[in-house]
Amino acid sequence: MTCHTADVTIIGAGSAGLAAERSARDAGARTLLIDEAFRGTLCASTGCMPSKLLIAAANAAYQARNTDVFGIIVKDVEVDGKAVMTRVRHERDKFVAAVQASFDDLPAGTAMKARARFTGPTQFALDNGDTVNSRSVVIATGAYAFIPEPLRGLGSLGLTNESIFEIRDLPLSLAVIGGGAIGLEMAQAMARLGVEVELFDHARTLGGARHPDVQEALAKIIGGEVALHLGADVTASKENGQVRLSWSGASHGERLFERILIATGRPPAFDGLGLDAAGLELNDHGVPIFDINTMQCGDAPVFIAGDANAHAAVLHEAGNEGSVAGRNAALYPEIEAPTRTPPFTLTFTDPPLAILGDAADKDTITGCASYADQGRAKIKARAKGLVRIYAAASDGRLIGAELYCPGADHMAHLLAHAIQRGETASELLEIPFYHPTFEEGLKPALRHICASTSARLPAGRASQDAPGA
Ligand SMILES: Cc1cc2nc3c(=O)[nH]c(=O)nc-3n(C[C@H](O)[C@H](O)[C@H](O)COP(=O)(O)OP(=O)(O)OC[C@H]3O[C@@H](n4cnc5c(N)ncnc54)[C@H](O)[C@@H]3O)c2cc1C
Ligand SMILES: NC(=O)c1ccc[n+]([C@@H]2O[C@H](COP(=O)([O-])OP(=O)(O)OC[C@H]3O[C@@H](n4cnc5c(N)ncnc54)[C@H](O)[C@@H]3O)[C@@H](O)[C@H]2O)c1
Repeated sequence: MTCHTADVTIIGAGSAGLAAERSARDAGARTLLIDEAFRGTLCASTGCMPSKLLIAAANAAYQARNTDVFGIIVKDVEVDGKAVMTRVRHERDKFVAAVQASFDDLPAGTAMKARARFTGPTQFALDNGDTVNSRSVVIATGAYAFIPEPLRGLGSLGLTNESIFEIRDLPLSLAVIGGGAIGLEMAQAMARLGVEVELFDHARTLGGARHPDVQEALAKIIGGEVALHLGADVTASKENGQVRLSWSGASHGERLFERILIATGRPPAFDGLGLDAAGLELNDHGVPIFDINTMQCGDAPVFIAGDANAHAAVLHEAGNEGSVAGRNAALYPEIEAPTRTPPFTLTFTDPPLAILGDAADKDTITGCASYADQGRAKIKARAKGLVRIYAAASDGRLIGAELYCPGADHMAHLLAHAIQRGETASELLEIPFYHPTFEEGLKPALRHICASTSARLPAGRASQDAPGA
């Protein structure tokens, strides 16, 4: 048994933990990075990258099947499920290998493969029998795929994000449980790959969209490709190598599916971490109460970053939070509170769904624009969806937006920058808008905000759109 010491100990070598280790080291700390597997981050192995690889294949199939509108006839589009999944894994493994190669760049003695359990505020027992005594700690243990009780016991027929990318071939039918980010992305992708997909959610809303008009568009567009059952409570059992799914609530029924994907949320992974021994104050969900700017848990020398804190389970937040947590753990007790970037989530459906900044309330003006008649969207035969942009009623300052339209993944960045810089609708209208682009479709919404607030239309900019904008 060895007793290790460090200035900053980081538990979890995912995107948050790696960023924390790096920033603590840059701040002069002697670091120890402990992970039970060093799998190469959730993002690369079972998260962002394999899911986007599957979506890329699905969209290729979809586009190949939908060329007739352009006068291009593509006959007999065939999906080779085994080849699709082989490419997903092959490319995914390269992303994982790149992350794993970065572990070699860590200073000698920094990385330790073990499962850690708190034995005191900054002390740990490792499952290899060693112990760790540290000056401060970063918890970056990520999250795990939660399986509700009525969906347990399905063995390999019950998939989660941890197993779906390992299947050798596409199933004939798939029930997707949960209409959040994972459920929406995977349901649409699998449907486009020719799998018969039905999506179930016990809520009546999809994808965390805030406004009923966005919800309605989501249900209509996703529902055009995938059978939707909202407000449905589900139970499942094994039957002759398949899954029998029964549902009740807003609708009821039952059917056999070849596989089921359980995407009902990913709570923080604290199992076996011994949080009790850390002496931290926990919220009702058992998550340490922490400051979202400093990442500090109470006034303890303990910081928490990434999916483990259940605040904003997306990659750029994991990296940013890890960076802040690592630096503050190194500087403790002289900690810093950098300003966070505006909330920003993107769901990679087609069209993509972007939700950013704050929601509308009684003190906001909303500018809306439809993409059903937008020039560039019509050119590309993708004319559907909408944008809603929110601004402070007092001065037209942009505070948030919901976009569910072609190009939303790119345009949301434009809006995020404007919100972050505290710009008004008028200031955003001052930038050049090239014609014909998806970006032009934002202009009616921004002009509406100008007309309804003290934000004036910018001088020297055309107030009418080009034909077909
Ligand atoms: C299917 C899917 C698709 C996604 N797509 C996107 C996307 O397109 N864009 C986006 O921004 N985000 C996406 N996300 C979210 C994003 O991947 C996560 O927010 C991010 O990867 C979380 O990083 P993390 O460091 O918090 O966790 P992880 O990368 O999971 O790291 C946690 C680490 O802690 C280790 N660990 C846990 N407990 C212990 C212990 N007791 N002792 C030692 N080690 C321990 C684990 O082994 C693991 O390596 C997706 C997520 C999923 C599931
Ligand atoms: N593009 C992206 O950035 C991206 C993609 C995938 C995942 N993620 C991240 O991964 C995290 C996990 O994703 P997720 O989709 O699992 O979670 P989620 O919290 O986004 O959605 C879970 C959904 O499951 C439903 N649900 C919960 N229990 C249920 C039950 N018993 N029966 C039926 N429905 C039930 C909920 O109502 C909800 O709609 C998200 O927080 C997200 O940030 C991000």
